[in-house]
Amino acid sequence: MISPRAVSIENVSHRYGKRQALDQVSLAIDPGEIFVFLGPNGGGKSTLFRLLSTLMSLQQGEISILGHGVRSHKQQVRQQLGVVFQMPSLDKKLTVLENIYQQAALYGVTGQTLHDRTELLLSKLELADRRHDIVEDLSGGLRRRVELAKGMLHSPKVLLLDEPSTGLDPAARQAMWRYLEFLRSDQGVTVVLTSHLLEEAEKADRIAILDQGKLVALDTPDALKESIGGDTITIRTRQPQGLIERLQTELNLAATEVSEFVRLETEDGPGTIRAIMQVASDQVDAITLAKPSLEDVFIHMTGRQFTEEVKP
Ligand SMILES: Nc1ncnc2c1ncn2[C@@H]1O[C@H](COP(=O)(O)OP(=O)(O)OP(=O)(O)O)[C@@H](O)[C@H]1O
Repeated sequence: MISPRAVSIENVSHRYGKRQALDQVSLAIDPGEIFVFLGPNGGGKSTLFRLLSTLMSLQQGEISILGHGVRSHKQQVRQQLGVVFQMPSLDKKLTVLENIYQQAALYGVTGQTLHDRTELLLSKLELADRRHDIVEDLSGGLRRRVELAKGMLHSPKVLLLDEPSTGLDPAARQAMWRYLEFLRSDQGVTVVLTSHLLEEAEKADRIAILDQGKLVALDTPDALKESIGGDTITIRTRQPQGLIERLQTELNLAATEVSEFVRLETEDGPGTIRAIMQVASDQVDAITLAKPSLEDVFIHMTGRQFTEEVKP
């Protein structure tokens, strides 16, 4: 028997009134992958997250988690899923352990199983000596770890995390990623997270880029960067459109304006820079050469910078 995909999303669309938040999104995630939904604000990540976590009903399309459809088998789906929402779900007046026990009661985890899982989670998340601390006395990073412990308590096969790095300092972020990698390698957990941080997406096995509700790219970070190939040249100039026309007519180079910079992709970065400087040095204030980044992938796919506001 072929084992089911961890997550399967088929032709999912979602509207809030007239606003199309997701538009015909289809993709599948394999068991044991660390998968990031990357996108700028408003891209549709949270909407997809709410649909995956069964918090919101599907309007159009199908989603299944380990072979269970979210429409028809909501309970089975919820048993397979651990969910860590952006909004804190902890009771701040209770201790770490009391918060974990609340979750245990919700999922019916008791006795020796509860004891063993709690100890493993506290130790792996480096919370063992914090178990009796009141949550409101903990730092943001420690609280997020308690959220993770709650989400993993019923040993879900798929862990969903909505923007888990928000508000964490770099050390706390690294600790969280160590734990996610442990979950994947030690327990085969599929980890699916949303992020608007390009550097975070670099750590994923695969990335889906969502922009204005559409899936614009889907692959490993390296393959995405290689797909646009060669080098990226960025030019600071006072006359972007004038320079773009000149590069086209004199060098047959196709450049675009992105956030007041002129940008182009080329196979031969140093050679292209020499050619540009020979014909248009008077219009160039600064010129830089770089290997493509995920930001370049986004620009390549959408014509906009990752951080640029989308006009409604
Ligand atoms: N409850 C809602 N009612 C109306 N429009 C909504 C609602 N939630 C989201 N939207 C709109 O749907 C689109 C997708 O939003 P969504 O929150 O899914 O994006 P996102 O990628 O998660 O962005 P962010 O990082 O800002 O949360 C946006 O245009 C947003 O304004």
